[in-house]
Amino acid sequence: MRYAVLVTGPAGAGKSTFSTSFMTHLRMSKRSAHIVNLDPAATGDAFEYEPAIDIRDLVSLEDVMQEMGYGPNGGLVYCFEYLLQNMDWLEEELGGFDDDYLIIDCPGQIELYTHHPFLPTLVRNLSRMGIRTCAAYLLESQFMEDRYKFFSGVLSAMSAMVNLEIPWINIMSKMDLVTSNVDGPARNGRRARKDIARYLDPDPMLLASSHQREPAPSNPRFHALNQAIVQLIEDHPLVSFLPLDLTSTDSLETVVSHIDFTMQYGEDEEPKEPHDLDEGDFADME
Ligand SMILES: Nc1nc2c(ncn2[C@@H]2O[C@H](COP(=O)(O)OP(=O)(O)OP(=O)(O)O)[C@@H](O)[C@H]2O)c(=O)[nH]1
Ligand SMILES: [Mg+2]
Repeated sequence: MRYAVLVTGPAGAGKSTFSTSFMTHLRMSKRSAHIVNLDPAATGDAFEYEPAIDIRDLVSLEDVMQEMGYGPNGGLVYCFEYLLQNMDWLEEELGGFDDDYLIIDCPGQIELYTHHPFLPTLVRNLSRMGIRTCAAYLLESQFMEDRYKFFSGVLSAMSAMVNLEIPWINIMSKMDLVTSNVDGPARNGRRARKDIARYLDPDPMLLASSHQREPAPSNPRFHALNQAIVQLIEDHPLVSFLPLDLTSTDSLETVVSHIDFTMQYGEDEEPKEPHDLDEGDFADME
């Protein structure tokens, strides 16, 4: 069985850093893992490890900009279109990996997650190849410093989720940067922790409430929009975040085991039919 984790999320969310730590962690647990770089704009020294598969071997943003005269955004769109037309290249590259765990480091262009056909097509191809796939969507902890920014992050995570019909987990990255200044002054550590919980499991009332320092936005249409978003999140609580603090092995381990669980990793290894079990087997169990 082959597995792939799409590491997704907006620009600078920590996708490449997490991919590297994730791979190191799996290798230390004696699991074979590889990084696939799907970011055509990644710069040469972006990776601590050489990616096993690298889209830049097929097409790189730098070349596209130089040779085709595109700007950075048009250039990226061109790169994704090019990969879509050359999926056989990716299939061939992936063909070499058996029984492996692939960590696919995706680019940070938000358009890619909201309306471009690139990721849905990639996911279809992976599943056709029999690769079990899930996605991790990273949002960085700085989003928690501003309620409005945070909910725009929640909405983009939701929009990305409904676009990709695969198991999915959301991660609040860079938790090491979280001090007590989560949207508003914390009077003490307890208050801060309680506030963080309201973000990890988004409490729509954060948007509706006006207990904050800043004056409530005066535009009534803004208020109505917020009410609608509050209702949407209350009715469809699709998004909650697992905190990720890369300075803590425990935290990384927890995230990895959630990903394993989401993908049902290992479920197919040495399957045991119920009729194979007899009392001797139970005696061996711990
Ligand atoms: N404090 C802290 N900084 C981090 C962490 N993860 C990443 N960073 C920093 O955040 C910046 C972006 O990290 P990347 O891993 O390149 O993020 P990315 O999502 O791959 O970025 P793009 O590929 O450009 O979208 C870098 O300066 C990292 O050093 C983290 O867990 N804690
Ligand atoms: Mg990156």
